[in-house]
Amino acid sequence: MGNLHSGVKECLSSGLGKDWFNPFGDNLPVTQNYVTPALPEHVKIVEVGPRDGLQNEKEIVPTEVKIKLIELLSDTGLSVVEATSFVSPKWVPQMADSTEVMKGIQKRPHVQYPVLTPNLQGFHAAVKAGAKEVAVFGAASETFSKMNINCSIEESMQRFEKVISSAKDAGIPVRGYVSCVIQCPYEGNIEPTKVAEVAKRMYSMGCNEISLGDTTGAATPGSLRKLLEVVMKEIPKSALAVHCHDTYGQALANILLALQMGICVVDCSVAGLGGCPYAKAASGNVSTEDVVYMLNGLGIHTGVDLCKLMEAGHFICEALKRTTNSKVAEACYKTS
Ligand SMILES: CC(C)(COP(=O)([O-])OP(=O)([O-])OC[C@H]1O[C@@H](n2cnc3c(N)ncnc32)[C@H](O)[C@@H]1OP(=O)([O-])[O-])[C@@H](O)C(=O)NCCC(=O)NCCSC(=O)C[C@@](C)(O)CC(=O)[O-]
Repeated sequence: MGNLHSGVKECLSSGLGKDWFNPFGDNLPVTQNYVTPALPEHVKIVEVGPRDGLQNEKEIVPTEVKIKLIELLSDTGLSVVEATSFVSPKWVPQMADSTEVMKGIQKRPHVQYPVLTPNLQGFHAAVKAGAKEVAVFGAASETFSKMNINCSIEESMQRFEKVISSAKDAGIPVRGYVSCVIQCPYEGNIEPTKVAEVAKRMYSMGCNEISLGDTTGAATPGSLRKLLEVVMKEIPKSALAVHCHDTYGQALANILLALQMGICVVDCSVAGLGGCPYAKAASGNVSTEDVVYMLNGLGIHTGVDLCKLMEAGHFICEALKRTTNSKVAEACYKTS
């Protein structure tokens, strides 16, 4: 594992730049820690790297590497680490070891480990493996729904209803993802009203949080604002999360916009790993390191130790023989 020298560590943990770390030198101090009034004081980061980040990997990642990654992430101060998905191994072979992963991790008491469950079969397997939180995943595009989960939007809602009802009986909270909130890889642009309709339905069914997935990463702060204005008429902002892929380099700008509009739950993936197997041209999620660095700079609390996070990112990049997609990690490892 590569080493960050102690100066970098100190500076990243506090979020307050040392002089040498400030890319603008002495002329622009970054030591002033202020909170812009419109921004939240605390942001919950939902780390999706072990699931969204790894599901698209061609080579099967060994189960022990997945477990180690989840454990490293659990020790960074993150409160949510999405661990795996209970989906068909024929559809997503990389997630075939979901039971072993769930059973293998040394769970930390302060961390939640939600898993994806597209149907009752997945839900029951997840509960058996020890899952205490699950997520259902739908889409605002008919074609994507068919490609991703092999059913129409309407059929998916019927499946989710069953999962949510069983989860309620078991006292298990359910998150709801809506994919293609801006653009579908097959249908093109998606109307915000369609997204709001699907999101509202999932929220009304009992999902406690709705994560809006910019699956292709095509959103800009302009299009995201329009979307959020429509969706927020149907769902309280406190129940919304943003899930930004970074295909067009817009993710951080989009997240900042979402925070300014009152959202305080952000999904991201360590080292910017990932992508969806059914959105081929899309790149990974925004990297957790870059999001935490930005939030540190804004004086927004996340509870995440950026150095430990970068070490987790370094671990998985080495395991995958891959360079990081995190600009922050790249800069820090270059300068250390
Ligand atoms: C939904 C299904 C299962 C329907 O798949 P299906 O083939 O329509 O299901 P089925 O009910 O007809 O069953 C067919 C076979 O699948 C099995 N099966 C059925 N269900 C399960 C299950 N839960 N776990 C394990 N096996 C399952 C079942 O046992 C049977 O096995 P067989 O008898 O042929 O041997 C399938 O389409 C699937 O697994 N899709 C997963 C797709 C996926 O994981 N996509 C990536 C995650 S979504 C995402 O990344 C987007 C997100 C969330 O990040 C947000 C964003 O960025 O947009």
